[in-house]
This record gives sequence, structure tokens and C-alpha cells, in this order.
Amino acid sequence: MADTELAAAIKSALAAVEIPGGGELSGYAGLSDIIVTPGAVAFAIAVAPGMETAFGPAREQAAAVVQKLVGTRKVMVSLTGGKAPPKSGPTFSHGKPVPAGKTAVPGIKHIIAVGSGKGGVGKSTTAVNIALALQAEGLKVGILDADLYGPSIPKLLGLEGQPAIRDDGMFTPHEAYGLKAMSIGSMLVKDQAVVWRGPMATSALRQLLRETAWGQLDILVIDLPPGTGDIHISLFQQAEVDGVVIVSTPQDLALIDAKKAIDMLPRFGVPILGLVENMSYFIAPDTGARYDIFGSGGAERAAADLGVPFLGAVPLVISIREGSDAGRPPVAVSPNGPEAQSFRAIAQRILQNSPQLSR
Ligand SMILES: Nc1ncnc2c1ncn2[C@@H]1O[C@H](COP(=O)(O)OP(=O)(O)OP(=O)(O)O)[C@@H](O)[C@H]1O
Repeated sequence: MADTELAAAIKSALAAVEIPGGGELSGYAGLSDIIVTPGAVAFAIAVAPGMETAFGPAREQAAAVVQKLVGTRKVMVSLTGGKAPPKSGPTFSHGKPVPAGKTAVPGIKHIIAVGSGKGGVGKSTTAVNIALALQAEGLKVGILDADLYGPSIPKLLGLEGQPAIRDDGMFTPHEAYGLKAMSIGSMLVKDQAVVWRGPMATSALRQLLRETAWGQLDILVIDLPPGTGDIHISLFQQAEVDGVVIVSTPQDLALIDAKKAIDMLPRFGVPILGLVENMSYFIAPDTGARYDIFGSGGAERAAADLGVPFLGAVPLVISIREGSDAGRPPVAVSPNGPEAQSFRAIAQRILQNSPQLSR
């Protein structure tokens, strides 16, 4: 079933869920869009302040009804309660409440997460090069690959082998181009990602974050999986994330997905640092001429519409793909080259907009 058909089927099924005060959920004005990703289905129910407890049973019933329709996809139903603090927090797809309370990760001053609405938009490439560009600004930086379903940081940084484990049980992170790096890929046996759902995924994230000897870092960049899922909820609930960078390609569809990824952040009190448009335009390798192959300015307009900062555009250049595939990211191997410049400008804009990240 196509995602749009599935979303429509879910909406119809929600007609069976009664809500407090009479009526049913599918016709309720506070029901958000239904977000369908390859691995998850998420929606929110906005309720008047103080009504969260009354809506609890409706939320549970909605989650159960939807779970029957969507098989193994994770179902996330959130109640958003106006300005009053929600009394019942988000739950993981397996139904357990997310433990409350964010705690600092020892040695790490700031965390920036990099996400995207959908896969394949260049999120990991952007995360690695932004991390290197932040380092070029004089900061101590690490990178954590939390993209369970497509861990690509090892390839992008040319990492080999498993991280060492110290006597006290802490991982010793890899080091590449001055970055401390850990990847959830190191903890997966090939093709095993599919069984790493729900609690296993979130406990792997917790371990990688808190049981790695990062040393002293100014900024840890976390490469999130595409879309929205348990890893996102787990991270946003357990750690103080300074902000999220969303990567999108200029095509409308990717931007719609990016908007959905952005929409989830306020629910977790996580700020959005801004939008990056990747594969924005094509630079011909022979003439250097620029072609706006998807039309130009889509992400910048989307950022303006959403009221979030536009952080910059990265061209579609063969050398970015070749360098990335060979474990030679442009910002590390030719920091003054034209490919690196776009990532460095983005990092500089992030620091200008959020000067606390440099402290
Ligand atoms: N600006 C660019 N120019 C050329 N190729 C690019 C660019 N950005 C990314 N790529 C290439 O596109 C492919 C996907 O990039 P990447 O793995 O970073 O995407 P992703 O969004 O993290 O994907 P996934 O969802 O699979 O993790 C890679 O082969 C990468 O080298």
C-alpha cells in the first residue's frame, strides 16, 4: 500500500476511537497529519490544557488500532497539551513510556543532531562535513552515527574494524581526521539492523552515547536515521540536544518530508538550527557552469515559510560522491576547495546563529 493510501486507511480506522466529550478521533480537529515513513507511523493529538489524562485511553486505543494496520512499523501517538506541560509523555513503539529526564553526557558540552525527512538526501555526507567544518573553526568535535538502518559514517571516514573496549567496559572511539567517531554500524552484524527495533535500538544508542570514552568535546554531531522513530525519541528524551540540522534535497517531495521531520521537534523541546539544501545545483566538471536542475531556492523558501533559518546549499558534485565513497571527505582533504566551502559556510552560519555552541 502506498504511504498516502496507508495514511488515509489509518485516518478512517481512527473513526473507531471515541474521544472525551463525545465524537470520534478521525473527525477531531486536534488530530495532526498522519506521518508514514518506511519504519514508522506518527501522529499527534492536540488537546486543551489539562485534558491530557482524559485523552490517555483514546491515545492507547488509537495506537492499538493503528498497530493492527501497519504491521511491524513503529506507531507513535503523542498528546500535545497546549501550553500546559503534558502529564503523560511520549511512548516508544513498544508501548513503554520513555524515561523522563535529560542528563548530560560527561565530557560533551553540546550536541547537534543531523536529520532528514527521507533517506538518501545526503544527510550523512552533510553530518560528516559539518563536523569537520566545526573542527576547522577550532572546536573539538566528535561524530556519532546513530543511523541504524544505513550506517555510513565508517565508509565516509574510512574507519575499519571494531572500536576497542577498555578494561572498564568503555568503548575507545575511532579517530579520523581529528574527529572522535563511533558508529552503530560497528555493533551490528551484517543485515541484522532489521531486528534492532524498539528497545534494542534505543539501548544501543544509550550505550554508544554514554559508554564511549569521548574525552572532552565541544560538540558531538549525531547522524540520525531518516524520518522519525524510536532513536529520535530516545535521544531527545535522554540528552540535552542543542539543536537539529535538517537536510533536504530541492525536490518538493523531500521538502514535504523535511517539514514533517521539523514538525516533530517542538514536541520534544528541541530547537531547530536550520535547513540545509543538499544536491541543490549541478556544477559541470568540465566548464564549472552551474545548472539548477531541480529549480532553485526550494529549501530556502520552505525555510522561510516554516520560520526556520536557511543554513546554506551544497552543490551536486561528482567529487563529493567520489571523495565520500573513498573515505576522503572534502572538508578534510581539501578544506579550501569549492566543495568544502559550502559545508564550511554552513558550519559558520550555525555558530553565528548559536554562539553558545562555541563556548
Ligand atoms: N552534494 C553531493 N554531491 C554528490 N553526491 C552526493 C552529495 N551528497 C551526497 N552524495 C552522495 O549521495 C549518496 C547518499 O548520501 P548519504 O549516504 O550521505 O545520504 P543519507 O541521506 O545519509 O542516506 P541514508 O538515508 O541512506 O543514510 C552517497 O553516495 C553520497 O556520496
